[in-house]
Amino acid sequence: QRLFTASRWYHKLHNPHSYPLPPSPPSQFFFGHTRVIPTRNPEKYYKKLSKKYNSDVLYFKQYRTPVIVLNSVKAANELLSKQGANYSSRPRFVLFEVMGWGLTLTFMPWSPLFKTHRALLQKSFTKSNIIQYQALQERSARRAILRIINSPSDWSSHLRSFASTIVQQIAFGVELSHDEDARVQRATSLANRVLAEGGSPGSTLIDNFPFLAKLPIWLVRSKALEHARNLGWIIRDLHDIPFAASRREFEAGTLRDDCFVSPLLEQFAEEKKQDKEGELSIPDINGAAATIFIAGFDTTYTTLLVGILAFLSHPPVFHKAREILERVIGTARLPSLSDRENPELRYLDYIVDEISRWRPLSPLGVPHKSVEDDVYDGMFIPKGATVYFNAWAMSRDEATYREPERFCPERYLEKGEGGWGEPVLQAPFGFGRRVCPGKYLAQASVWIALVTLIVTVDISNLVGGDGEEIKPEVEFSSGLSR
Ligand code: HEM
Repeated sequence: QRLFTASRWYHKLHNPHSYPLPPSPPSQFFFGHTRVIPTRNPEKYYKKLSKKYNSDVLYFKQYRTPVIVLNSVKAANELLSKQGANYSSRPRFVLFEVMGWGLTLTFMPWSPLFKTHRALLQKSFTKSNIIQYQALQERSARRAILRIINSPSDWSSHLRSFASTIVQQIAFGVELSHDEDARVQRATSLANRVLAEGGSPGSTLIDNFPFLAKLPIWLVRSKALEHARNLGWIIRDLHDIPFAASRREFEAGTLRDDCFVSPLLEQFAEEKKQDKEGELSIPDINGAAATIFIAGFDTTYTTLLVGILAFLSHPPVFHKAREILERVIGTARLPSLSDRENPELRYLDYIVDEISRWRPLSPLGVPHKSVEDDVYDGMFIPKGATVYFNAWAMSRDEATYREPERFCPERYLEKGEGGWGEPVLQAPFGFGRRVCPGKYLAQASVWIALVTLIVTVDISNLVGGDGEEIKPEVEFSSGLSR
């Protein structure tokens, strides 16, 4: 308690106008709030506390690091979007470094290298640039659904391979050999364990005391570190196997020139020929392509799983979607991504939006970091704070979303059209200069996969021997993504 008080005094000295810190619960000596914040579903705890203190901004201390949690869209927009220059860095993610992530945009602090990687990814996935991938998305969706029809019990692995094929092709542009493909498939099937079971990113003991990452497990006794060391091979395989194949095909002159790495390898080779040091090294190109692959496949796949769960728990939504599709498109052909432009099919887009609101994949997002001291709404936000946005609290804001637990795509329809006129929630894709660059691609993939499923297969719970439906038991993990 005394140390915590001392830290408040420290902030007071650095806080010329003596603004108070945002409200926070009592903390402990040395640990700060580390042992106060639950490791499972901290987003729910933050939401409750936000209500208790009647403040959408909360303050915590994780060991020595100040932590700010933004619980409303308004606060996240005011800070992360409008003050983007101050809130676009990232804390250090030591555990992810242990796993061997390469030069990955998602975890890069604000720097010239970040700007280069961000510009590269942002321009690759604009609304207009992703049109070129529509044929790949449609083909992959139809192939996945055919596989589901042929082996329905493996439906989830077919959806996973749908999601991974798209981003693997876009990033690396290669068909892998049988052996390489088997290794990548194995890594993708286990990747969720790495992404979902690591706890809130940047918040573990190891993230707060990086030197511990170098010590033996028997000394540190950290499950998170053990997990990062044991499962790091998954991340490394996802980086290295497809990139090695791209380079091999590039050397042989057979690499497709419409994939992400092709122009970059071309530029690198050109600069090397001229003995020039270019902007991007080989590890940069490898890291950027792997970022697309890894950030893209698990998120898209998990969104599809949540969509299936929503259909199982809200069957009228599934039936309404099929009825609309049959009325608007008919049954003589399969839907295509150009149908998305038809305003009569807006309900299908709202299903995709509602999936992200109903179960935000990263309930606390990927944390940002403040670069300078700031003041918001009369509260002091210290420099160097880890800033989480609580997408889960935003999705459950009852002033904005009526019956938030209900999966209800109609909520976004205008009131005049029989809807509730509620706004689509942007938070599941983040804020400001770190907002997800893959959002449009992901939504298009989810749309085509679900719409193709809706018109071709029935989705319902298994029926037990007693004639009753067996409801699936669903549990979400607490990590970078679910
Ligand atoms: C439904 C699927 C997806 C969801 C819910 C999602 C969500 C997110 C979130 C919450 C962030 C952090 C934003 C922030 O810090 O403010 C993020 C960042 C990112 N996403 Fe996505 N994402 C999805 C799909 C994709 C896809 C398909 C790609 C690749 C094409 C992608 C690439 C990235 C990258 C590279 C970043 C890091 C951006 C940065 O740090 O500057 N994401 N995503």
